[in-house]
Amino acid sequence: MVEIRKPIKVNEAISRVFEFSIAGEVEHVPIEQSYGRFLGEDLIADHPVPPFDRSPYDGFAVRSVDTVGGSRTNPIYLQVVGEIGAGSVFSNTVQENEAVRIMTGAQIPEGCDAVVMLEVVKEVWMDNKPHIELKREVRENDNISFAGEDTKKGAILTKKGTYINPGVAAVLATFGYKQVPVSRKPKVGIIATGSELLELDEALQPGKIRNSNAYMIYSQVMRAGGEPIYYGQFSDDLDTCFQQVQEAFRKVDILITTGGVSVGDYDFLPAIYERLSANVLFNKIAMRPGSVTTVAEKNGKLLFGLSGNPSACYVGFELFTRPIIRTYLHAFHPFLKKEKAILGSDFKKANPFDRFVRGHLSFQEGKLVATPVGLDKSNVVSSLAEANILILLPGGTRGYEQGMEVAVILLEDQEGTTLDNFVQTEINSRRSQRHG
Ligand SMILES: Nc1nc2c(c(=O)[nH]1)N[C@H]1C(S)=C(S)[C@@H](COP(=O)(O)OP(=O)(O)OC[C@H]3O[C@@H](n4cnc5c(N)ncnc54)[C@H](O)[C@@H]3O)O[C@H]1N2
Ligand code: MOO
Ligand SMILES: [Mg+2]
Repeated sequence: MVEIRKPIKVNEAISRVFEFSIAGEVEHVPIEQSYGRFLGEDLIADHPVPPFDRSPYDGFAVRSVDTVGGSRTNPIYLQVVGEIGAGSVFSNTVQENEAVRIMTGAQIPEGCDAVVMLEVVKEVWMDNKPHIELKREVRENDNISFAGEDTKKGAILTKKGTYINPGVAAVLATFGYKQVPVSRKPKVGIIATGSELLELDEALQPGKIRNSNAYMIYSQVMRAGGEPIYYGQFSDDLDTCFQQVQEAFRKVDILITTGGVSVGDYDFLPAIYERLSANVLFNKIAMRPGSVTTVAEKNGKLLFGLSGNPSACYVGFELFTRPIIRTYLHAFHPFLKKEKAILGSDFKKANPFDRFVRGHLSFQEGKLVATPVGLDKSNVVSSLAEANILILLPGGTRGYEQGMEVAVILLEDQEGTTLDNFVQTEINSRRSQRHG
């Protein structure tokens, strides 16, 4: 008799998996390789930025007191006693009625308290010495970029767990991080199972298909921030698959298998979990696609048994595996961000299970519009290429109509959200359906 599996709610499944989330260690990488990584420590300013008062313009550094009374009819003359470009420092103290020619970025000379731009002075020679003629008063602190105006010493610049984008790289460089502390990427093993699977460079044969899931998951692991390790594809043979899974599981932080997880004659993952003495957290979820998604745990390490059906595999990864990878990376928002959008076309098929429909999000007249893409079947692969969202259609007895408000999960977003927010949005969306 075939095993009758009892489906659990999506949120319950997420919570069960999340109980086994762990955060990884920190390592150092050269700053050039830090893009897309997650910061491993809080970044605290050990000096102010800028580190000294400096000129924001090409001009002359002056003492404002010397300019008092300056006007069109009463020009002020200051002797130019030096010249500094960015990177140079004027070594003397500027005295009464003196000025220093200064370029953008150069440190304000001692004694000066303002800068006048090149364009507003006239350079003249008096007594065989260079002078400037100034026909206005200058106020104290005019045109000075002050030490610490960008960042105060001791300020927290960026928190541990921040995604390193080009702006974060600029801040890291400002504070001298040639080597950057980052969260170590979890090693995520990938195993594809199925006697029907061809290698990518093999010609099609009767009854066989190419293995797309392994490469899809490989990219998903990278997008999530993990380090994918592909162990290959294996025919549906219990002993071979068991050996491969057992061996790979020892070497990785997280293991993903695809296929062989349902109730078929050649679906060997359930037997493999048993042989491994792994604790199966669930093997049926009230969702479509991906209802067969199974997650098991052994000594706190997670094994994701994703479906063989491409779209089911994809959704299972994004809902369950991604947050585990992001948590490992210390990301404070490990879940994909959810937003509200307007459904762009009817989706009439009712289903008791929650649906995660591949969709495309676009802006239309200032509104977010979520439109289902391609054929909505779990064995479909082509719609995945177009999808940048999953449209969450809570299970029920009715279909959905164009114009209804729906929750969407943003697949390419980096900001993410927390477990609480992720789960909450779904509940809200359920309510609006019931009353709507
Ligand atoms: N009697 C039942 N049959 C099925 C049930 C069920 O509840 N009772 N569930 C169905 C659902 S839902 C899904 S989803 C699939 C899940 O199947 P498995 O996870 O066991 O995966 P396989 O049987 O190995 O393969 C399913 C399908 O996917 C293709 N596949 C597999 N691996 C790959 C790959 N690496 N790249 C591309 N495509 C792949 C495979 O050829 C099959 O067509 O079970 C239903 N059946
Ligand atoms: O696990 Mo299946 O994807 O619901 O068709
Ligand atoms: Mg199967």
